[in-house]
Amino acid sequence: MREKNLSEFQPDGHPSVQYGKTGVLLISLGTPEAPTYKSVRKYLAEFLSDQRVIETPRLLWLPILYGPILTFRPLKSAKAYAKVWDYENGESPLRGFARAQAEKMQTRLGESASVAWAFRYGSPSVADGLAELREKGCDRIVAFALYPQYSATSMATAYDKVFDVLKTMRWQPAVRTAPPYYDKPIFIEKLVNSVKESLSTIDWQPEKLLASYHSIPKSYYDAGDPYPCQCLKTSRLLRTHLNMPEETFVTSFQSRVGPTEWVSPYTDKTVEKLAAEGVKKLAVIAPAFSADCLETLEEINMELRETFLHAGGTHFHYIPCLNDTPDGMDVLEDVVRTEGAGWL
Ligand SMILES: C=CC1=C(C)c2cc3[nH]c(cc4nc(cc5[nH]c(cc1n2)c(C)c5CCC(=O)O)C(CCC(=O)O)=C4C)c(C)c3C=C
Ligand SMILES: [Fe+2]
Ligand SMILES: [Fe+2]
Repeated sequence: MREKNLSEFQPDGHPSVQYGKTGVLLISLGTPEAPTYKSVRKYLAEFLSDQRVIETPRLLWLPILYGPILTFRPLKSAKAYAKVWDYENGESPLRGFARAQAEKMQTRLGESASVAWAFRYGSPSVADGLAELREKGCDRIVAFALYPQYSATSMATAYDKVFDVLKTMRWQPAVRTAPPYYDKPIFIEKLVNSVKESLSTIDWQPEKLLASYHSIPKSYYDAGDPYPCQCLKTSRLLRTHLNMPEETFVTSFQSRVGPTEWVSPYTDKTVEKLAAEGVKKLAVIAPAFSADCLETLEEINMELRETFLHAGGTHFHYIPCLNDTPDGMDVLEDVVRTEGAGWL
């Protein structure tokens, strides 16, 4: 901190203010507080009320959301969360990784910055994270939404929230927002390492490597969201850096919600097709997620595994996300140091 505070220059009674420090705010999507109907309903209500996520006009959408969706989806989702919940620590996997990533980032940055973490939906909120950094005297903040690829539905809404909070502050910090890192050499290099390391733990050779990304509604892509193109570029770089022939590497999109068309090919249909074509041994990686979560641990490593084995596959291996591993932290630190240049 350049000065402890400004009180020596302030008249008596003026609120004490800290300044002069750099902060890093790591923002993840968010997750329920418990794997229960009530908690999941609260989480989904906030998530699915976001107009960056659901672009359907509000007058049409809110009756659907507060009718069938928030009645039935929490039942299904709470059951899925219960399957992957960390009961020992009383939290979802995403929450555990979000905290660990922030703690390790703080260790890596040392005195040069204060690190806080926040969720776009749920708690700790972006407002909580910014307040924590402001109280520590941070008047320069690097906001980093932890998504390798940009989508308005993920990254833009996280930064919208940051700016919504800034609007309420009398003395705003200066803020830089980190861009996506889907094609950064260090990201590709660490993904390549993770594939090699993870495959070295099994005693069979996959015939295909499937890269499965969270999907978005196709209409958002048609309207200009670049997310699917960035996913395809991550896939191409990963495949070429693994020296894999094109026919052994497959890209697909998962986690579609509702009856509208989403960006395809869909992951579940893709693995059924691969099995029908005679593929017996499959490895799956999820390069759209900076940390393992419901969508990887349950949807891929449980549901998709079952789909593949049921359709005739014999071997299925899930390659974990980079998470808070040293390689994963190298990627996140590289982004923070690049975007915080001159501030750290
Ligand atoms: C309905 C619209 C949704 C869009 C658009 C969407 C985009 C999107 N999501 C992620 C990352 C994650 N999503 C996660 C869970 C999740 N996603 C949706 C819906 C949309 N996502 C729902 C309803 C849920 C909740 C679970 C469920 O009911 O199915 C998660 C996991 C959270 C956890 O607690 O583990 C992540 C991470 C991205 C990257 C993205 C756009 C690119
Ligand atoms: Fe999602
Ligand atoms: Fe899902």
